[in-house]
Amino acid sequence: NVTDKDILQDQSTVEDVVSNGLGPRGQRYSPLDKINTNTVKDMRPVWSFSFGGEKQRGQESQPMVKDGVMYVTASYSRVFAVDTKTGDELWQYDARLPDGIMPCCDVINRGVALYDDLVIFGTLDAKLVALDAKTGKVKWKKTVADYKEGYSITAAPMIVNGKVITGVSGGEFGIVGKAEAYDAKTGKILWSRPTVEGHMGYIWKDGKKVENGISGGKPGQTWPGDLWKSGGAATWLGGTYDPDTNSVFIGTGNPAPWNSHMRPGDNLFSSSRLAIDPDTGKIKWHFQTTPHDGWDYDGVNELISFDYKDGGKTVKAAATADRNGFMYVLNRTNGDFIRGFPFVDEITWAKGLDKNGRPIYNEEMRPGNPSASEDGKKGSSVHAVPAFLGGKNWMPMAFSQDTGLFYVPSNEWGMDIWNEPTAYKKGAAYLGAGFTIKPLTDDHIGVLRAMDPKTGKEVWRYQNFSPLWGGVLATAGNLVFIGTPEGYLKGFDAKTGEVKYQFNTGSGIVGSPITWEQDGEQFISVVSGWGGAVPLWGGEVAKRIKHLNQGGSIWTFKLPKS
Ligand SMILES: O=C(O)c1cc(C(=O)O)c2c(n1)C(=O)C(=O)c1cc(C(=O)O)[nH]c1-2
Ligand SMILES: [Ca+2]
Repeated sequence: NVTDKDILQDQSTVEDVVSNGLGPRGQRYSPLDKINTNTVKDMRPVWSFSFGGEKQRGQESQPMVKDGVMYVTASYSRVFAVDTKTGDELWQYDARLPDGIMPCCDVINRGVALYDDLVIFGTLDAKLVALDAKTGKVKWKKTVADYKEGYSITAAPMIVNGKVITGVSGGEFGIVGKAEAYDAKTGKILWSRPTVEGHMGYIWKDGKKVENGISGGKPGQTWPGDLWKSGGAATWLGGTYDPDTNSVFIGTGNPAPWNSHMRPGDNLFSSSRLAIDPDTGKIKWHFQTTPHDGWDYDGVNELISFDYKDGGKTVKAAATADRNGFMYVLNRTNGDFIRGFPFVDEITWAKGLDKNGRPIYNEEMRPGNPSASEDGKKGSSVHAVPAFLGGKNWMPMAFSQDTGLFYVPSNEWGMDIWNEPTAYKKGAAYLGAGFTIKPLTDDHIGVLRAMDPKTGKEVWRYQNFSPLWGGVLATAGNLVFIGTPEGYLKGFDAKTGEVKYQFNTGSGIVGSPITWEQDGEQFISVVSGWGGAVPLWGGEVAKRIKHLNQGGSIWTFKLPKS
């Protein structure tokens, strides 16, 4: 059974992985070092497990491991329990999804949460489902939001002090983003916090729903007219938790619609990081990376807590690498901007950041207003960099406690983007924009970067032909692992970037690797199965990599017994 303490200590208790991010802060760093720069060359796969069937779509899951069982999600809201030693299936759960689900970006899922004897995950029809960890039978099920309005859940839920906290997807359909907390054991709702200014939050006291303050104070401050009522800001990547400040950090996606001329103002709390009190759902502070977003630069990217020394003083910081191409280091106690810097080679939509971390816009890079065009149907097109799929998208970076560096999976691409008129209609796409993503070079799009959060300097890079779309793992073995769409699990020297290992898993990797120890041996697992947003939305990039094959399997590796 998984306890709150297990989750809080997940990073140091190497025999299991019971949180998404290998620890609540999401550092994706393991103190294990048996697999290291000297030994990794001998690492071998020990088993592979197929998710089977016709459902081979994008596999973005991070597996969890507890007491010799691996819990992993697969496309179409499926969960598998697998024996960590043999790869034998123990049980499988298939959510019966209705025909009308509307995920924007493939039928993916990013993983489960574990609590007590439960395996909890979110579905593409926007439900939370808790399964019995032993049998896979449903223990409780809750509807978080109405999928017919365009809501879905793709993120892994998180557990904080017995509560399961989830976000929602649907920013491309004009939903209203929110974070919600449920009692992990019973599924009873505890609080609901909308992430668009003007919407009421709620808390449930003794089963009674009580108003808990309007997000942002009141409607209409940073949105014109009624646009806040369908304002997007989906919390589609879930969050991280920092026990030091008792804050849940959740990012929010694009404001809806994409056509920014329809919504003059900053459009809070879209494209922001929010620090939320896990006990009440109150927003303690917010930091908006792209105010008045006009490029779909969703700011959902994970905010990772870390400490560093500045002239003998410990700084309680947190870092995030945004879809908009800038990386930010914030003071995690209050959200103050410490520093920011580009982590991609080219950014055209902004000239830089001001002293508060607000972008200095290149106004000619904002796609034009269709109302100002001759026929009112299409605004002027611009070539903006990064593309809307981001300098970095959902795929989580890692922080090494040994090197003090962040390992950022990033992509170099641009887009032609223009605006079109649109109006909100329940359950229909609400973009008001057209776009084509284009590569910037012939030989690479993906770049894994080692970034120094104190200086903003890139320490090393690895360039990949295809866009990188999977998460990163850093270990005390001086190794950094990432999977590629070409199918490789690759291991790098954390200090130099030298490739130390590679193995082709047979389909593109868009999942996040984990490591754990069992009977004194170190294991590494990663899910393989190409998909996600790139083949669907990638324009000319999608064409360039259309030869990549789909799949759906887990691969597990270890060193030979000497
Ligand atoms: O605004 C949203 O609600 C929303 C949700 C999701 C999602 O749930 O995966 C993505 C996006 N936006 C998005 O903009 C995006 O680029 C994206 C990529 C992916 C993916 O898993 O490959 N999901 C999403
Ligand atoms: Ca989005």
